[in-house]
Parts: sequence; structure tokens; C-alpha cells
Amino acid sequence: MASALKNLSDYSSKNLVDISDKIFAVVVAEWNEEVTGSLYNGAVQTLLSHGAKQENIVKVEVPGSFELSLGAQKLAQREDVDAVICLGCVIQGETRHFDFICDAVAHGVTNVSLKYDKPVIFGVLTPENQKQAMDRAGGKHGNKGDEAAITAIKMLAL
Ligand SMILES: Nc1c(NC[C@H](O)[C@H](O)[C@H](O)CO)[nH]c(=O)[nH]c1=O
Ligand SMILES: CC(=O)[C@@H](O)COP(=O)(O)O
Repeated sequence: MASALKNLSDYSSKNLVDISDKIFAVVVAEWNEEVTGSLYNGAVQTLLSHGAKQENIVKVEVPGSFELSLGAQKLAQREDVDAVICLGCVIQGETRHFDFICDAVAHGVTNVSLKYDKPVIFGVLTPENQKQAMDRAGGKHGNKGDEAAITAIKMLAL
């Protein structure tokens, strides 16, 4: 369902697990930092509002979304980390580079999650332009960071 039809920050908080002792690693891409910074703020606020402790939220920055997979792997392999949230924004350019990055990070993040049997959340925007990105980073369609954080919490219930 398109974000235009389902706000990214519209979710149910029912029946969530206690996350007061859970450690969340958040890997943030530096590319499009205005957008990814908003995603990060949304994710952290969502985690805190559901009982996570600030000291249990570990932030790691990587250069771009392509590097999110390796950043996620380095954190997922830590026994003390319960879930990893990957945040990025890949904006379409003139060439097919966009496709390769998006495909690589989607597969890479999935592989890390399966390898370490932990939630590794794909919180990566793949917009056509800056406006679409901002609309999904705290704008009219909500915040992808909120969605990524609540997804991590829900996956911890499995
Ligand atoms: N164009 C965007 C990039 N490009 C950089 C790649 O992610 C990567 O860092 C580079 O190819 C070196 O490996 N990254 C984004 O996150 N967003 C973009 O729009
Ligand atoms: C998604 C990208 O890497 C993008 O910024 C590259 O732009 P272009 O395809 O115009 O080189």
C-alpha cells in the first residue's frame, strides 16, 4: 500500500513486548543527511516513547546506503544487540546507479537479519526526488524512521 494511502507513522502500539532492557543499534547513512537525520530522530523518539532507554540506543553512521549492510552486520553480530535499524535515503539520479544501490542494500540487510536471526529493519527511503523524501521523513506521509522502529519492536515479539 502506498505511503500516500497509509501514513508511515500510523501504527498500533497494542501488545508490544517490554523493551526496557533491549538494545537497539541504529545504522544511519550520511548521504542525504537532512533526510536521514529526520529518520533517525523519528526512530529514536518512537523507541523511547515505547520504553527503550536512551543508553540502550547505539548509533553508527556509514557513508551511504550501500554501506548499511556491512554496518548492520558489524552490529548484528554483537551478542548484546537485540535489533538493528538501518536508515537511509537513496534518491534517483540520471543513471541506473539508484537501482544497484537499492537492490544491494535490500538484499544485504535481509541477509544479515537471516544470518544472525535478529530483526534488521530496512528503513531506507527510495524516492524519485527530494520532495518525496521529505514527505516521508516527517512530512505529510509520516516518518519512515517511526515505521522502522515500531517494526523492530514488533519483531522482538517473535
Ligand atoms: N546517491 C546516493 C548514495 N550513493 C552512495 C552509495 O550509497 C555508496 O556510499 C557509494 O556507492 C560507495 O560505495 N547513497 C545514498 O545513501 N543515497 C543516495 O542518494
Ligand atoms: C542513487 C545515486 O547514487 C545517485 O545520486 C547517482 O546519481 P546519477 O545516477 O545521476 O549519477
